[in-house]
Amino acid sequence: MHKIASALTIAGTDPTGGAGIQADLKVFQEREVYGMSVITSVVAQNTEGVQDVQHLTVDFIEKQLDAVLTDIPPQAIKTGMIATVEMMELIAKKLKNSTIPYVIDPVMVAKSGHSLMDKTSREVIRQTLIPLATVVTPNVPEAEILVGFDIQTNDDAEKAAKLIVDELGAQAAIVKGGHLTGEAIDVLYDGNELYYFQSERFNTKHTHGTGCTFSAAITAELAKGKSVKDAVELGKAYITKAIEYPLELGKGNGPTNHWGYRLEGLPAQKEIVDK
Ligand SMILES: Nc1ncnc2c1ncn2[C@@H]1O[C@H](COP(=O)(O)OP(=O)(O)O)[C@@H](O)[C@H]1O
Ligand SMILES: Cc1ncc(COP(=O)(O)OP(=O)(O)O)c(N)n1
Repeated sequence: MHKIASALTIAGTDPTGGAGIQADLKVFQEREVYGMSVITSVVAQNTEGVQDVQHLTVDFIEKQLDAVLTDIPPQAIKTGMIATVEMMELIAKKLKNSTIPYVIDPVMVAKSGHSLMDKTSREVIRQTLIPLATVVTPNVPEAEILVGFDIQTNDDAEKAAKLIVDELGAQAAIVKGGHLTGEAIDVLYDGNELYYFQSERFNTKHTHGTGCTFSAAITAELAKGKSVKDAVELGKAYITKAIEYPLELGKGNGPTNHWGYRLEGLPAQKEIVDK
């Protein structure tokens, strides 16, 4: 029998496949975990932006969650677009006593500028979901909303990551540097140590879904039993290659390339090959 770890994404959709549930499932498949999904909102969007959003009812989201959790319990869970307070409260209720590693990508605004989380929910996520997180993966604008101060330097990112852990109660936080300038540096704090994950910044407009791809890759590695630090290291390698080798799809900001890493491998795979 073939044994495989499973991972669950709870998020919104992207019919062009670059972000949200569709991107997450592609990552899970690529990283060899069995992917499952619970849809929160159906989003009409493409590489040019978000055209419209329809939220599913909390009752129906609960039915989807129960269908998965009572049948195939995942080894890791991630949440992406959780737009309303009621959705957050439901997920908090379901995950409150869980020991399953839980990654929060606190999706608030798409790069096109369209809001994917209502204003009240931005406050409520701090109290309901963040304290349950194994790791939170905000970009700079999201981290600024969570911590309440501007982030312009790596020192600011360190302070933000520490505050999300020490004061908001997450086990770990990684503040992503995609929205800053210079090298693409992400700062992880795991409650004990600070770690920097650094790559060249590629001059490309094809960055739609980078946050979804990165957090899904971290989730996949946690599902396989990796530590947060190792999962982030592999996730960073995966997203870096996904940006470095763009697919050039769409009229706007195109999606990431889920086969990019196959061209050079990820760190752990390189080690295996070297041996
Ligand atoms: N142009 C780029 N070149 C290299 N890495 C990038 C680039 N843009 C974003 N990244 C990386 O992609 C990941 C996602 O970051 P970011 O784009 O900030 O997230 P989000 O999609 O949530 O805004 C991070 O690891 C970040 O450092
Ligand atoms: C359904 C859905 N979820 C999340 C996002 C935002 O994705 P992200 O990875 O932050 O990338 P951008 O879309 O902001 O480029 C989304 N667009 N849709």
